[in-house]
Amino acid sequence: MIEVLNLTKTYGSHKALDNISFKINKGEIVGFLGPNGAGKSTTMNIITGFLSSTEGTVKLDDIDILENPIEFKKKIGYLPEIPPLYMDMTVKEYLTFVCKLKKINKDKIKQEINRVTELTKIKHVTERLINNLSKGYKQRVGLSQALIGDPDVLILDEPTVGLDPKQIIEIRTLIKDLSKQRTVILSTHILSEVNVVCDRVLIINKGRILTSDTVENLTRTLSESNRISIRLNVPATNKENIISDIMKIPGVKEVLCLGQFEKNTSDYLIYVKENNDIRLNIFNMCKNSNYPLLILKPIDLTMEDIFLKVTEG
Ligand SMILES: Nc1ncnc2c1ncn2[C@@H]1O[C@H](COP(=O)(O)OP(=O)(O)OP(=O)(O)O)[C@@H](O)[C@H]1O
Repeated sequence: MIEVLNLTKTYGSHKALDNISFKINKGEIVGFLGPNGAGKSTTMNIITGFLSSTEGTVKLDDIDILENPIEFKKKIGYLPEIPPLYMDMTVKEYLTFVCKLKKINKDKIKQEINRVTELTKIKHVTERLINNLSKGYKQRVGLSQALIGDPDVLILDEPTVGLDPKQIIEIRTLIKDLSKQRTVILSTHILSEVNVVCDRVLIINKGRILTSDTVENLTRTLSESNRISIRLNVPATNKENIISDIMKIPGVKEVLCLGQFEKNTSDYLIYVKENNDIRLNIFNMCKNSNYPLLILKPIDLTMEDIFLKVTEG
C-alpha cells in the first residue's frame, strides 16, 4: 500500500502542495486528475523520489522514502510523460543499460529483458534501433524500462498522449493487464481514459486533494438530477403538447426540446428528480398519446462533468 502523508511542497513562497494525504491499495489503478498547475507532477516527482517534499512523507508497505530511499525506489517503476529513451540504441542495448542502472544481477539481465519484453509485447523488435520504432512501440519500450526489477508500483504520466487510436487501445489494455500484479497510478488529461482504465479517481486542484472515489460513486453523488433523453417519431412542430405531456409525469423537473436529428422526429432532454425511475411512465405516456418512441436513453454524468463540478466547487 502507498501512503502519502501530509505532503507539502513550496517553491519559494509558492505552495504547490498543501498538506495532502491519500492511500492507494495494492492492485488498484488510480487516475490522478487535475487542471494545469494543480500539483500532479510535483506529487509524482515526490513519490518517485525525484523531488524532496518540504514537509510530510511517502510510505510504501511501511518503507519510508526519507528513511530508506533506495529500498523504496526499487519498488517503483516510473514512466515519465516523455519516455527517457536513447534513440541511437537498440531496444536490447537500452534495456540492458537500464538493468545495469537498476543493479540487476549480471547473469539475470537476459532473463529480465525477456520477461519485460514479453509483457509489453516487443520481443520481436529488440534488435531494432529505438529511433526507427513507431511512437506506440517507443511507449512500450518506456513501459519496459519501468517494469525492469519487477516493481510493485507503476507510475505512468500521460501514457497515451500522442498515440493513434489503435495504439491508445493497445497501451490501455496493456496497463490493465499489468495492473493485475501491481498498483498503478496514472496521471492523465484524457478524462475518458479514467472511465476505461481506472478503479478510482483522485482529483487535485491548487495543491489540495478535492475528492477520491470510484467513478460510479462520484457520478451518483454529484448528480443533482437524473437525465433521460428520448426521440419521438413526431415532428418538433408538436413540441408544446409533448413537453406538457411529459411534465405531467410525477418526478419530472424540466423538459427541453433538443430539435430534429432525423426526418419527422424530435428529441427531448428530461431532467428527473433524484431516485425516480420514470422510464415506464414515459413509455406509457408515449403509448397513450400516440407518440411513437424511437429512443429512450438515461444520460450519466461524464468524467468531464464530474471534473468541472469538483474543480469549480
Ligand atoms: N521548479 C518550480 N519552481 C517554481 N514553481 C514550480 C516549479 N515546479 C512547479 N511549480 C509550480 O507549482 C505548481 C504545481 O505544478 P505541477 O507541475 O506540479 O502541476 P501539474 O498539475 O503537474 O500541472 P501540468 O498538468 O500543467 O503538468 C504550479 O503552479 C507550478 O507553476
